[in-house]
Amino acid sequence: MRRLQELGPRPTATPCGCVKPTLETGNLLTEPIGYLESCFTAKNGTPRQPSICSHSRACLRIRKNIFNNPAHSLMGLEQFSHVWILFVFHKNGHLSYKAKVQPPRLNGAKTGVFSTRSPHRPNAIGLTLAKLEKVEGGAIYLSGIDMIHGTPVLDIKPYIADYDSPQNLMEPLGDFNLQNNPHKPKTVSQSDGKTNSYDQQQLSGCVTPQLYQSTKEKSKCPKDRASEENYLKHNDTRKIQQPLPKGRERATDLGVEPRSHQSLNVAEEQMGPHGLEKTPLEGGTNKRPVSGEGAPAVPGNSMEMQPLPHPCPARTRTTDSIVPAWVREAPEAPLQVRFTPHAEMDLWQLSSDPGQVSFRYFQSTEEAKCAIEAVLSADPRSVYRRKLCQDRLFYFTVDTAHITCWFGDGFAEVLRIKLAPEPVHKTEPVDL
Ligand SMILES: C[S@@+](CC[C@H](N)C(=O)[O-])C[C@H]1O[C@@H](n2cnc3c(N)ncnc32)[C@H](O)[C@@H]1O
Repeated sequence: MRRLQELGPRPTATPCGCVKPTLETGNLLTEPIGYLESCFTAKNGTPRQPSICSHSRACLRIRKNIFNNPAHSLMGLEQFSHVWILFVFHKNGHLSYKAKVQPPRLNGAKTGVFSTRSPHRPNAIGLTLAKLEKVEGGAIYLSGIDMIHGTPVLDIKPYIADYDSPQNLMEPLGDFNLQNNPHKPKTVSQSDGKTNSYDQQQLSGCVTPQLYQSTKEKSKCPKDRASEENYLKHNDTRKIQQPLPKGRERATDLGVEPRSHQSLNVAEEQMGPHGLEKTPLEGGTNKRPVSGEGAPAVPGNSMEMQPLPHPCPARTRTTDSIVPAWVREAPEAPLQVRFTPHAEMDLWQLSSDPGQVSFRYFQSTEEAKCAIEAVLSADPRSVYRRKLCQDRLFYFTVDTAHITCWFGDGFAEVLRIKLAPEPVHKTEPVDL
């Protein structure tokens, strides 16, 4: 077999010896779609993952030299609760990278760079799942971010749990044949006998038919589910209350015809091959048999039809994602965070003193306090600092607040909060 690098055109070299970017070879010339305005000014104190601080906020304006009318490119995005942000680790300081790195959770031990989220990788590209707060014209407002101010953003993609979370993928158990291929379930509509449920769903924008929904997340469409992944704390009813597009209202609309006597109850869809109730372990509750599989037929309908092959594998299970223990378990328990009375006073003064610059990203003093707590509770120090400079003061800036704190055994204490020397301005990004 030819190796992949032997296929296709080779990168073309310019007279200076540089490799010309060409799509085919993957030498992509990137052009940031915008530069992030973030509540974090520096790497120090910026959460290591977006899930650490749900109050962290940012704004991204699509640059006019990418799209004449940036708002057009964001059309429809407001229907999603979360988005993937692809960005450049522009403050890595250098372009070098190593095959093995020391992620903070490994406490100094090494692992392969591709098993980590290290910013130092062959292509310094970051990937963050952020909550989409709102879309306004050509700008999106995000929360739960881990990128610093000025981060060049390469792309935005909607988060779709059905595609992006293994918990929403179903695997066949036992025998599996082509007819039952869950990736292309062919069902015959009772109305026209031709409907391909998968294609219809592609068109309707709601791909996973109820037949394949996980037991955990039964009747919701992707956008409603996303918030349950990492952001259980958020309660964004705004989006859930939106009327569902026609195509996602009922399985019948998607071409997934319920067989006679079969409601769209997911419990029924997950029945065993004989339409029998699943064992409690399998999670089924409904006892009604399924037509064509031992159930009474509806007159003038299924009696005249050939029994259809069950469009999905008889028994399915959800795919759980697996992560190593070092990712799941932090080396230390979350730190307790406390504020000295002086620091408490500083914080209130920062936001309430007349004439003072208030927060630019946080919506209240409480939110600012929560964000500071979240950042510190996850221990933002590097392994080196944690081990060798335990007594040193730690500084970081979030929004307009410059925080001074120290760490003790199992806790972090905020000592002082003052106005950041260079407050983060929410400015129009300058197109370069
Ligand atoms: C561990 S990375 C993870 C980023 C992303 N969630 C990912 O998995 O690709 C997050 C850290 O990158 C650093 N960082 C954030 N934005 C950056 C930027 N623009 N350039 C360099 N480092 C950055 C911060 O120190 C932050 O704590």
